[in-house]
Amino acid sequence: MRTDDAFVDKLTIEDADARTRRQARELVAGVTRQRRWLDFVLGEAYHGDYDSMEHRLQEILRLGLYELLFQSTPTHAAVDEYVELAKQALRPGAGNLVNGVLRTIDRDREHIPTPDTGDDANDLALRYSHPTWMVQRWLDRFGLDETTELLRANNRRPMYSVRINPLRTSEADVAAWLDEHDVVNVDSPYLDRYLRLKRLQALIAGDLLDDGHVAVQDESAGLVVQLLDPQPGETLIDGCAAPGGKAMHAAARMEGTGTIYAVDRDEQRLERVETAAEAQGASEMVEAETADLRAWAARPEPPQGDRVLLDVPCTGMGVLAKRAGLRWRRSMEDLEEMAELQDELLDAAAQLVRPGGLLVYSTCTTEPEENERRVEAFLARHDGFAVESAEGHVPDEMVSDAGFLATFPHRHRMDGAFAARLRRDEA
Ligand SMILES: C[S@@+](CC[C@H](N)C(=O)[O-])C[C@H]1O[C@@H](n2cnc3c(N)ncnc32)[C@H](O)[C@@H]1O
Repeated sequence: MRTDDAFVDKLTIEDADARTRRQARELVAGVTRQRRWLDFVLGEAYHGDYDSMEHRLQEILRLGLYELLFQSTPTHAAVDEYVELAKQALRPGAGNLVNGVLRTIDRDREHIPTPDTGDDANDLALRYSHPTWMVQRWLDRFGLDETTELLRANNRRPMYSVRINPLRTSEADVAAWLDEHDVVNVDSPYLDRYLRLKRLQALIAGDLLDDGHVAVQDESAGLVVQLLDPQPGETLIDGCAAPGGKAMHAAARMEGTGTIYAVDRDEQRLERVETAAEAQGASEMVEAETADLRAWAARPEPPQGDRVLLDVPCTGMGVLAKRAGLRWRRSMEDLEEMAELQDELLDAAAQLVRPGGLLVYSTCTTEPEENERRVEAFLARHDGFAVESAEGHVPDEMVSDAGFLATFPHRHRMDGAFAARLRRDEA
């Protein structure tokens, strides 16, 4: 059993019904997220050297323990299932070992040991299943209580939000459809025409997504577009556009009029922008261009946008709840590497803003090196731009002291994201 994001996304079980597939996906995502905590508990319960245990046996133990600790699976069902799996996939002795370890933990589940390594960051990282370096950064920045809340938020099963697309349907029609199909939902407290849902299955089965009536989009992404505030008839340049979530939202806010240049260097991902534009009734507005933005902006006389959106590649440290395996793939070095590309993309985007126009720089990370530091460095290189506050565009509680949009999973129950409004001088 592989527990990485690509596998979670692609998981399909032939002949399994949708419910079984969903449960399997949730199980794999949960085990991936909780891996470090599960390994700690298993390591404490196992009498041998857990770290040198064969990989497949570790995976079976993790799955069984996850079901015991995080799902309401009755003990006998969870244990029997994984004992059987170990016997069939490995050998009879492996089944006995799984039985012994899982039952030992279950018998004493009120007294599962607390990590006590003498290092606060490491203890928290073990308990809430994150890399220690990440936790250390957040401890230094937020303190113990807030860091604990953030870690918990990163481990929650993500909620979904969808944007109702006014180019295709109305809020009343979507509400009536959801009512008719018993889909539990609540309005977003932060954005118009946004709904929060626990599951998307009904919308997928009912073709609401494929037909472009609604689009899945985290509220933090919706707030970035609200901050961009594109107007009907304008020219918008989206410099890192694929797969097009924000561009499509912008198209809806532009009421289907104006031009959106959707640039991305990844041809396949850019095709998804075209498909989305077709489905969502925005294809007339969208000019999709496969290109590296740095080269695209360096051409003689590139287009000039009233607004330019630069939603850069980043470490994704604001979306750890949704991307279960990401925390294990990131390192401190990524922050530096990303910063270099982010600066180059910002310089390119600056070439594309008309005098008096607006550049919005956005990320889905909570980390200052990719956010505030990049804006500060940009302003030091470009004295023709100034920060315009996010106040009045997004809820006050999400506006940082420096006037940026900054959302956090534990504070706002949405992805962590950042965005800055940078106004180019008129002259
Ligand atoms: C965070 S994603 C953009 C998400 C998109 N704005 C949306 O809302 O759906 C970043 C995108 O930047 C693109 N990208 C990375 N380097 C680029 C470059 N040098 N020029 C253009 N696009 C680039 C990636 O292919 C990726 O699709």
